Amino acid sequence: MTQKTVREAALNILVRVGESGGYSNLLIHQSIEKDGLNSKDVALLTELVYGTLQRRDTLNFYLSPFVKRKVQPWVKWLLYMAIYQMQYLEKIPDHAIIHESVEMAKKKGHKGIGSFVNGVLRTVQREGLPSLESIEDPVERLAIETSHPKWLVERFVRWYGIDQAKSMCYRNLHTKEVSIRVQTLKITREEVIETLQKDGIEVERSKLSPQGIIIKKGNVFRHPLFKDYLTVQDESSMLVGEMMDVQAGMLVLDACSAPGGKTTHIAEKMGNVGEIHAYDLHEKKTKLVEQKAEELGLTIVEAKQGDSRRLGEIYDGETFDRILLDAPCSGLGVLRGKPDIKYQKSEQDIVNLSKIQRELLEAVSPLLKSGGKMVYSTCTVDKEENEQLIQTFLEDHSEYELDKAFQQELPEVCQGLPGLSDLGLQLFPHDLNTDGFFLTRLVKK
Ligand SMILES: C[S@@+](CC[C@H](N)C(=O)[O-])C[C@H]1O[C@@H](n2cnc3c(N)ncnc32)[C@H](O)[C@@H]1O
Repeated sequence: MTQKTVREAALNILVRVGESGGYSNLLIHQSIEKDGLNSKDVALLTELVYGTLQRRDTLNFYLSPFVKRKVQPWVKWLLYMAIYQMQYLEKIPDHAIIHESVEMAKKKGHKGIGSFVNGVLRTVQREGLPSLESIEDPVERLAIETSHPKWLVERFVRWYGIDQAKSMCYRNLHTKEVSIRVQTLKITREEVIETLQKDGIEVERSKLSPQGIIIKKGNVFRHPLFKDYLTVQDESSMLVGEMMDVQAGMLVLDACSAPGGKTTHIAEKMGNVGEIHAYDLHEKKTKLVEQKAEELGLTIVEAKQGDSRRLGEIYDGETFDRILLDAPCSGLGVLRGKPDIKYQKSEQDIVNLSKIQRELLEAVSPLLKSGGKMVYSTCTVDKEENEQLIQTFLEDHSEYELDKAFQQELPEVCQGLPGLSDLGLQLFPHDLNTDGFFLTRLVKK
């Protein structure tokens, strides 16, 4: 594929995500499959889509003084993509960006739109972009310069103060490294590291999980070890498996399990001995859990479709030694990989989700055996879905308390982090370069 058609593919994805709520990661994946892109094209497509989406509001701020009339959505995204390249990608000269944008405008629209795009971009080139310093309100400036909705930045500032909010918003603009978990019942982490390094992939050992590896350079997805030995998983999610405190032979409930990243980790930690009842609301998704367990050779996972808010109808009281509630959440900790989330979520979504999270907690908590442990986790950084939820749950449930061993058992790199409190660990993306993630462990008296 030539660079020009990569740009056309990028523009199509941007319009679909930006205007009809499509998911960037899925659309990029589809485009890679359909158009058979080589690795250079994939890198450019990913850069253009993620870069432009991540900076949407900043690009809009930059562009506004130059576009006085209403334009069609695709023209707007074409201009965003052009400004993104001019401002943030040093390797591509401005004249080439302008030329290609004009050609695309002519092809997708007509000559007149081509002239319009040419006019706007040449004026930008001549006059320069407006300064973000002109925005006086610091919260509004942070929102625009890091392209987060203002309500979200206000929330971050309210929860964590302006400095943490700033660090988080800036970190959200940058991609993160891929990390993988090794199925250590089949192969050791050291063996995997040796093989990957021999094949030219640069790696680092995770400090959050003895099964984790961070890929510093190279493509692990096409490596022969990938399918049967490795699972792509953020290190923060690996920490959940580590903190489940499971042993072989236990009966474990994973209440929200798909696509099965944590279920399979827990099965590995149990030495594939015992039983894991892995539920998910969606039948299609439970198939993913089954498939992942099968690929990794883990036979103790029983994937089941069901609404975990109704598990009381299936199980008779205190049944499980361990429960994981990796709850559906707003996903505000994974904005680096899924920038669409920051534009699509609203404050009301957080309220609705915290209600569901509470219902799930209420439903599964009676199913834990006395002395058993329950881990609650989310990939978000909102207190309403995390600390506040746990606090009110504990106030209403005197049979539960925080597991005092939780803090001591956390890996050394987590000790002293700003998000570590009596209610659990809130990891920020800028702490250890993981997803923003919350986890805590409760024990039933
Ligand atoms: C954060 S994801 C789980 C990720 C999974 N634990 C992993 O590590 O791969 C939350 C999951 O909860 C499921 N879910 C949402 N509401 C549910 C409910 N009421 N009962 C069961 N599963 C639910 C969603 O379909 C989604 O797959």
